Amino acid sequence: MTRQPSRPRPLTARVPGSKSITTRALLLAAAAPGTSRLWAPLISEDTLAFREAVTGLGARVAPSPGDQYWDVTGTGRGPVGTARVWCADAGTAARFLPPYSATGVGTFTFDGSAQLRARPLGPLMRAMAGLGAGLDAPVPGRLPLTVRAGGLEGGELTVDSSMSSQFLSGLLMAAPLMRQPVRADLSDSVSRPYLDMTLSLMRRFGADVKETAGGVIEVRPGGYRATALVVEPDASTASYVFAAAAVTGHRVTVPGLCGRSVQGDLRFTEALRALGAEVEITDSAVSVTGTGTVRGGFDLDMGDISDTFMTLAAVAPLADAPVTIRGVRHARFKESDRIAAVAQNLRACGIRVDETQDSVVVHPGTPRPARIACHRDHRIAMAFSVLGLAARVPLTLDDPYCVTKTFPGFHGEMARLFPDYTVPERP
Ligand SMILES: O=C(O)C1=C[C@@H](OP(=O)(O)O)[C@@H](O)[C@H](O)C1
Ligand SMILES: C=C(OP(=O)(O)O)C(=O)O
Repeated sequence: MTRQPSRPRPLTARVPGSKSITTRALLLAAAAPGTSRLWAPLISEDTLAFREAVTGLGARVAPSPGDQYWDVTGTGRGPVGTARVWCADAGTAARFLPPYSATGVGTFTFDGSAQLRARPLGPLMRAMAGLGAGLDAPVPGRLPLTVRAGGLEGGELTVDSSMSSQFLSGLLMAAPLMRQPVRADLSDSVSRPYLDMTLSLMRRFGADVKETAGGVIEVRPGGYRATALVVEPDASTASYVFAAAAVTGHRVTVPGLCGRSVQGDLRFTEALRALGAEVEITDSAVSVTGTGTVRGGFDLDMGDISDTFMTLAAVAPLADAPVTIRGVRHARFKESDRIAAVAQNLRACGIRVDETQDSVVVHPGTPRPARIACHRDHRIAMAFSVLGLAARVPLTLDDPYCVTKTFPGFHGEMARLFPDYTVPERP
């Protein structure tokens, strides 16, 4: 299919900071003695909830005017006292903060929105109980969760990581505050690049992390050191503007992303290349240029980068042959059942989709106007916004501002880059 614009324009996108780096850095800074400076943190619902949460657990966060940086003063240990922690919709808060709190002394209760309450927490609770944490959850395996903290022992970590890597990330980040070394085999986890990001940031904050010959990770006690960190733009968020470039034929550059990124979702560029786009990755930026041809007929395992599978699925109807996306079963346990949500919305646009437990096949077609059910899932809203722009078809999002979870300025930025983009009305 040819969609080359009459005048391809070079565009520079302003993509906000990485959610995953911002939340990890907040936790690691809260656990380190002294003040860490986080440059260019993401300002969004998830990260503001996380910031509020670490404040409730004893850290001090001083934002600079305009939020160019946050100074986070940590305690150098687990939290002490009593706190009620509101995780809002943030999976990272619900999975990272309870293990950290268990390394302290006191009683800490975690709760979140109805959406977050519905998401799995059981494997994390079982692993924490195995390390000696006192836990109380009225609904087994779900929020709300009360942690009766008195420190964690450490030792061998066994965690079912088939639904989420976040359980292991939370436990690993708590490990330097445990009494004994922690050993963990990460090989069975989904979303493995997020564990590598966790280990990389732990090292950055001074943790003693070693990988043994068999690939087992060993984390020794010793805590963290305060540091300064520049938060990269969010690679998952960048997928929307890159996909828009690939299918509209423009060139979009995101400064600040680079080949050395700790974000696995930069591998979305593989999907863009498969679609026929040109991708250029330098030391200071990533650029994607649509070539006028949107190719299909490929099959991609997106298990490691599942936050970006909806971006590919949403633009896949514009390709010249079916696109198969595999390995994304764990995407059923996120803000929505994302496989079901993608299939439902593409079908509403008149597109044929075949769905299995862990895959979708999207067939070529011309989308028709439709109402998109966002399921309060920011990524469904953003992915289908790109389809509406690229196919020049009115797609009405039922909840356009659920994008504030990770990118409050999404619609404004899309309209700045692509003048044809229609900004949805505020409710
Ligand atoms: O550790 C993280 O920051 C994340 C891990 C991933 O979750 P899963 O491990 O549940 O796939 C990803 O979907 C989420 O947006 C952020
Ligand atoms: C899965 C996501 O978020 P969470 O951190 O709530 O798991 C996401 O941002 O796509």
